[in-house]
Parts: sequence; structure tokens; C-alpha cells
Amino acid sequence: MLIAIPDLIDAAGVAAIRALIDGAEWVDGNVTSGPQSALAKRNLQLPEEAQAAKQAGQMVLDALGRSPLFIAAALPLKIFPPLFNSYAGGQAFGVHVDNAVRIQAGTGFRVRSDLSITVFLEQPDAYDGGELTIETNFGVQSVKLPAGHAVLYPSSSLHRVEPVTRGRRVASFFWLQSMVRDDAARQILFDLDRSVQELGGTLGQQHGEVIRLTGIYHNLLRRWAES
Ligand SMILES: O=C(O)CCC(=O)C(=O)O
Ligand SMILES: [Fe+2]
Repeated sequence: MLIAIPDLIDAAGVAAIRALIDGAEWVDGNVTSGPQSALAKRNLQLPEEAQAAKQAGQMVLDALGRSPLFIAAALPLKIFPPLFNSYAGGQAFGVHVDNAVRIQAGTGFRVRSDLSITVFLEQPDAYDGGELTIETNFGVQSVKLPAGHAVLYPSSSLHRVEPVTRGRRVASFFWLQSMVRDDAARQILFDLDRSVQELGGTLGQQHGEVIRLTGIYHNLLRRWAES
């Protein structure tokens, strides 16, 4: 599944995050790369342990927790603390697949990466290039969203960030382990959830068929969820 989460963070939230991270010390992005992606990656990142990254990361996590669309689509079990990157002057991230397991430095917190997330933190007209290009079963998707919007995509997919040839692209990026590991099963639950919400709105939550479909959603989730 590839899902855009519009307006995850409002303009004031984006400004607050940018105020925290823009003044911090950025380092070579290869601090979080595996050996293959290190060859492909040219960007800057905030170190995981930087205070600004932790505070801004918490703001991103708070926004995710307030987004019913994110929760329904991702069914998150564990979220790796959000990181921050920046690309300018032709920097890019060539095609790669994300590492399967992420281990947080210091704490040993482990997350299997089922879904990858990019939260755009710069307006698209402020830079040229920087599209996140994702290879899906339905062809190649090129994603460049307004500041505060996010995209969720399978960590198993080949993806790249196109060279930024003008301005600076700033984003938050991270991974999560879903309660439902299988992408197709998670998509079925998401589709069912949307239909149940829609029918609940028109027929009312107490309609017998809405109650039955809600039960089916939960019974499928019970079969498929890991904890
Ligand atoms: O900057 C992005 O949008 C994605 C970065 C990425 O693919 C990665 O760090 O693995
Ligand atoms: Fe990646």
C-alpha cells in the first residue's frame, strides 16, 4: 500500500519543527545506512541522539497519534523514533530497499520495518527535484507533497530520492512495525475500515449490518494481529 496522509502536521507545527531542527548540527546521512544504501546515499541527517531530533521527533509522533487515517492505514505496533534529513546542491538517495530491522542506538529498541514514512517539511515550490520515487506493483509512483503531508509505503519496495537541484528538501523519515505484517492483509483491513466508517455515517452505527461488518473487521484483525 502507498497512502498519502494529507495535513498530518499543520503550518504552525511544521514551523515549530523547523525552528528546532534548522539550527541543529547536521551530519553525513550515511550514519543510518546499510553498506548497499551507503553507496547510493548523499544527504545530511540529524544524529539520532541529537536533542533537537528527539524533541521534533516527539512532535511528529504526537501528530501521528492524532491521525485516524494513519492509524487505520498503518495499524502501528512499534514506531522507530523519527529521523530528519535534508538534500540540497544535487544531493540524492539512489534506488534501495530499507534495512529489514532497525535497532535504536543506546536503547536496543528493535523495529521490523514493514512501512516507511516520509513527512515533507518544505513546500514543494521551494526546491526542484527531491521526488520520492517508489516502485509499486502498479508501476512507479513519484511523490512530492506539501509541507506537513506524509506518505506511507512498504519498506520492501525499491525507492529513491531524486537529486535536489535547487533549494533544500527537508523531511522526517522513519519506519514502523505494523500489527499486521502482510501488506495485502493490511490493505483489506484498511478498505473494510473505510467502508464501515462510510456506512456507519449513512446508516448509523447501530444499524445491524454496520454492527456485523464492524465485528468482521475486529475478527479479521484478531486473526492477523501480532503483538
Ligand atoms: O528522504 C526520503 O524521503 C526517504 C529517505 C530514505 O529512503 C531512507 O532514508 O531510507
Ligand atoms: Fe529508504
